[in-house]
Amino acid sequence: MADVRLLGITQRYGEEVTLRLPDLELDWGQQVALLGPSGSGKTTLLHILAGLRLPSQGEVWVGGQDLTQLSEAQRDAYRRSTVGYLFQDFYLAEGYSALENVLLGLGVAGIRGRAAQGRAAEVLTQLGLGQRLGHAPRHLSTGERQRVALARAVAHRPRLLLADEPTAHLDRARATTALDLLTQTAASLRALLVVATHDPWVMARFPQQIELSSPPSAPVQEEAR
Ligand SMILES: Nc1ncnc2c1ncn2[C@@H]1O[C@H](COP(=O)(O)OP(=O)(O)OP(=O)(O)O)[C@@H](O)[C@H]1O
Repeated sequence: MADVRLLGITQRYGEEVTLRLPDLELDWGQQVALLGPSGSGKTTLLHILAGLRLPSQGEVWVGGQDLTQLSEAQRDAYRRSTVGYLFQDFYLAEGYSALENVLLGLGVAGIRGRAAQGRAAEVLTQLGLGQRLGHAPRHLSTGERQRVALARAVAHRPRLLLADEPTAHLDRARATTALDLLTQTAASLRALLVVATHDPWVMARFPQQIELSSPPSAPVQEEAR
């Protein structure tokens, strides 16, 4: 049986939006692009896989447990131990250095003290930021900030690595580097990597793709008289 399965998922947002997501079967170690136009539900699907959101209906099986049947505390524990999430806007803590940002992430996963210090410095160094450990995010380039966010997402060695539009803020050269880092890091962790994108160029780099259909049409606005 597949390591990760989505079955019969729908997500309602208020009265207006009902998303029906395709059934999926994925395994640890797979790398897939998640495609679809704006509003088709890519971020929603990533949030459901991450345990950040419960679907309105359906089952979300990850490694033998159905996330929809877990308590909130159990889902928190799942997220901390199993999930690495690379947000589109990075969400780095501004008052903290690159190293401290990664330490904060490790702390959430329950890894603290000397072990955490060593792990954080090691991952940042592997990602080419060995000379930037003490820098605050505002003193880093966009590509460097993204690498700090990636280090924070992977330092606790998650099995499930989710990235939302990871190249949105980068030019082609930096986007190439970012995707290389993401895919190599996922491979070294034997993690399932799911990358949401609407960029055909990113999509073309992944042999496996999941395509979401167009979003429900927007309600027709009545013309003002
Ligand atoms: N918190 C929310 N409240 C109401 N509607 C929401 C909410 N989050 C998402 N939606 C709606 O659900 C649909 C899917 O949104 P989602 O962000 O998952 O799509 P997406 O494919 O990631 O879009 P994009 O490529 O623009 O980021 C959209 O119609 C969106 O407006």
